[in-house]
Amino acid sequence: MNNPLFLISNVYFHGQTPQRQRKMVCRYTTGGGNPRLMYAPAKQEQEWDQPLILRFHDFLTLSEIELARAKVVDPVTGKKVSTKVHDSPVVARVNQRTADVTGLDMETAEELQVANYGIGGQYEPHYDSAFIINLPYLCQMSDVEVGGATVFPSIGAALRPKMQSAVVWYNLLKSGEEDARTLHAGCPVFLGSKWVANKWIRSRGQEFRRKCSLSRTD
Ligand SMILES: O=C(O)CCC(=O)C(=O)O
Ligand SMILES: [Fe+2]
Repeated sequence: MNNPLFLISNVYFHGQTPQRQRKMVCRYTTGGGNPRLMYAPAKQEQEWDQPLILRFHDFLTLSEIELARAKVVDPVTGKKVSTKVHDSPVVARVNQRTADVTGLDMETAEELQVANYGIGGQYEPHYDSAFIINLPYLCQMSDVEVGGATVFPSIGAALRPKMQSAVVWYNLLKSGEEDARTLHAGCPVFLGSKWVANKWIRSRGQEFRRKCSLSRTD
């Protein structure tokens, strides 16, 4: 399972079958009437149904991406580093947009974290819920020519990097238990460079926004 070639051959090329793809829906959403989204609704695409995985298109503007990427280049060595970015108007805007499209509270969330993967760069299969965090947020900040998909080996989903889009899923069920279907990994980049910004949102603080239940599937 940890062998990247397994992920590539079994998941990357077979992520979404045409039958399954047909059932997925795209919509404009105002997040249930959020005033900030009334005139510019979010472009939401359903990538997977169970568990629900959503992609928001055009989530980041090109200038936001440029600024966030510039922040992770070490000014001394010129080398790219994975880093937390905070206290800037860009980050504040991205945080607000995250709150708007997810309907969740950002008070207890982790800071936005920007990462860059070069050729061969990958992330082994893992769960993010070890950190009691219930919603990883991947803002894709580049297109990758070949490779670099975020894959979910247990369910067979493969999400290809798409510039400016953000992908969202819950790691925890409404019961608070880990959702075993959300095991995920970043496939190796073969050609190009992959930039992502992650935001992990904690379940603490969402008590009135995502109510708990005993369901084993939600
Ligand atoms: O980059 C990816 O595709 C996955 C990254 C990830 O899962 C993480 O940083 O927790
Ligand atoms: Fe992760």
